[in-house]
Amino acid sequence: MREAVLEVLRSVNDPELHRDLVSLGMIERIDVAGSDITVKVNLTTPACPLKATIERDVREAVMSVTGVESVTVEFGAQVRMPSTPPMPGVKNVLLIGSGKGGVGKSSVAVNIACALAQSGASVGLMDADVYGPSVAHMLGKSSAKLTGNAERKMMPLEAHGIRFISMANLSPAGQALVWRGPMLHSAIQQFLKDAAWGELDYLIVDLPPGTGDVQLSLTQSVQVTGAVIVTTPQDVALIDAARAIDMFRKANVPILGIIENMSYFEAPDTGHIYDLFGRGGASKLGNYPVLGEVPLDTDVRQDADNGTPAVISHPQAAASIALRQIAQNLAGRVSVQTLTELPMAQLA
Ligand SMILES: Nc1ncnc2c1ncn2[C@@H]1O[C@H](COP(=O)(O)OP(=O)(O)OP(=O)(O)O)[C@@H](O)[C@H]1O
Repeated sequence: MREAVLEVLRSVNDPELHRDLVSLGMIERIDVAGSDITVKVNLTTPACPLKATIERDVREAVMSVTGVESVTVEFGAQVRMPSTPPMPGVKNVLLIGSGKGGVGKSSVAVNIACALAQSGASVGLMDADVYGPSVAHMLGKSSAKLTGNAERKMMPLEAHGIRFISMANLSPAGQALVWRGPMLHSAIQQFLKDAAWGELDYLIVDLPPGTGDVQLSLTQSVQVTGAVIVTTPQDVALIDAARAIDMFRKANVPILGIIENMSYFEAPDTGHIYDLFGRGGASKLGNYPVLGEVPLDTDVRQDADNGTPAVISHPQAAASIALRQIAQNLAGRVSVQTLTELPMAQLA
């Protein structure tokens, strides 16, 4: 019976990876108790956007085996490593960039990091927006100070289930940083390599807006899995977003997708939807997946100011639902990116 079940599972494809679950090494266990079958599927991310589809397909396939009367599908998850791990213990480095400032890049980065952690992934967030570091404030830790461990490595701070490092926790509040390229480069190196990040499925990097020294430094110092571009739908933001995409393309960094923030506004009193900046603009940026659209929502702003991201304080707000879906779509894209570059043998 076990062999027959394994055989039918060879015909069930991961809908995003377009390969069967057996050759992808995703079938961890098959238990047979008479006519009752339990299949444990090891997903490529705990934030898998297609879990329900996989469960349905596995159930249908196994039920087609003669003699099977019931199927239980269990899930585990293990984020896979790209062929060249970016840093010891860190499986994926994901850059969050934007062309224009103020489009909500940091808000999106913080919420995505928390949403991935809520799904069970281990997540780090590095605030590389050295000129306007807002991550610590958005996580309610602006007055915390970074310390070193016994090996003289910087210890990331912790909040809402994620580890993070921000320049704001090094420099006194309200003071401007006046740094030249080489100093920025060495700060970025320290944040990346002299910090005790530990084991991470995803290290998310909140970049400064634009196409400057920090972006260059990062793409040259570490093997990144890919970049995400945050933009609003209006033309002035899209023009700058296109420049950011071009920069990543030239640096051979794959674009994992585009996030359209402040996409629309739903009036709380009437439910009327206003496309303030021209919803849908992100799709004009070319043939890149749009990971999702986040509405303008006062919860996103207030929760950021209060230090508890919206996906945690207002999980049912429309923006939070969109941000959670975006985090899942991103995790799915990361799995596709890492698995398509791996030969089959490494997948088992
Ligand atoms: N979807 C949203 N709804 C309401 N307010 C938002 C939304 N996204 C971001 N904001 C607010 O917009 C402002 C700018 O956001 P944020 O700091 O995240 O942008 P940014 O792109 O990281 O800016 P910069 O790159 O200049 O640092 C903040 O006050 C934030 O709370």
